[in-house]
Amino acid sequence: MPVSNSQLSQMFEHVLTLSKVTPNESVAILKSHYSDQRTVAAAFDAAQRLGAKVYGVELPAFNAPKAMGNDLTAYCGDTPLTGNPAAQRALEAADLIIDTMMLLHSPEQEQILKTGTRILLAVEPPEVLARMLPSLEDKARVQAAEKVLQTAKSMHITSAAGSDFRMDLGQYPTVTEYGFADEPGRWDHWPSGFLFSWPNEGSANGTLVIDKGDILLPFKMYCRESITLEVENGFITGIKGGFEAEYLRDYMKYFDDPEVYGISHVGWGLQPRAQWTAMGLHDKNDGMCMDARAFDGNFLFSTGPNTEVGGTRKTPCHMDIPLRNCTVIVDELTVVNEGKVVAPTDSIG
Ligand SMILES: O=c1ccc(O)c[nH]1
Ligand SMILES: [Fe+2]
Repeated sequence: MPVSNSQLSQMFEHVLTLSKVTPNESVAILKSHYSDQRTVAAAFDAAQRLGAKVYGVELPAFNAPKAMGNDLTAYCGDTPLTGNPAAQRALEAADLIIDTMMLLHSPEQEQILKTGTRILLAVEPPEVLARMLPSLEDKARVQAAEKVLQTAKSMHITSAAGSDFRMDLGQYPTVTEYGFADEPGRWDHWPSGFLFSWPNEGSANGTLVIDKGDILLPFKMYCRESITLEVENGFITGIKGGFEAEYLRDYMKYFDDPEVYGISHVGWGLQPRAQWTAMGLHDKNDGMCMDARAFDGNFLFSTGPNTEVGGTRKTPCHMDIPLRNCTVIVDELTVVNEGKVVAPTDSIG
């Protein structure tokens, strides 16, 4: 359903208030020609209403020769900010950056966060922003789960479809996403509501079955047949199945980079207002489909880059693959049982 400009601006005021924007702070609106101009206008309006010093940083779009499609997560690493130190300094001067252009999975984002500047990504369509308007309850649920994941030493995923996938944890931090950037140096994404970490290098092993109905991003594809992934020492070594398996193999091979097969962030969804079905109601270019990454009880794994947490894999190909009906066991605790969040109690939506 369409969202009015006035509602969009009010929602930004709510999210910037949760992000602790105060009158003596500066807010930079990062944009490019492909930003949703209504989102840009609402962000400017709301930040001014909160009394902040607001400014815009506009960057010309960057098109990588090998990039395919318009999904902003399809090609990671190089962005319109890459190689533009003056623009980066202008952004580091802000207390909060509202990113309507997508810096995620870039080294520059990490450099900016290290200066204490916080970043809020907002690139989804207004209707999706409205349905998953963040709340302090979202933060509480995600932080309850964070307490479990941040000290975990292992994760084990099983499913009736045949997944049996294990990894060691602890080498990398836990990243939470609850929809607002309220701490210095924090990155967050409105909309969201999930958490993840990365397997210790070389420790992810086993089988992951992408079952019928599971989702392949950025393809925005619901699988009609299952795909079986064999994972050895942190890398996918086999992709078996029917048409979707062939499509996935062909797409990843196109990048001609062995690092695309590395396992990237792994975690689970905690957003009850995100829906598995939502992707089917949107065009592929509407946004990046955060419903798929955040729906309650998914097991979300991904492939490719790990620069976000200081890793060395800056490969551009990033697949986000949320699975339904999995059981996720962190150390000895079952946090998701056959697709249903069961622990910790205060993470249940
Ligand atoms: O919010 C996001 C979006 C994409 C991604 O890869 C991670 N988190
Ligand atoms: Fe991802």
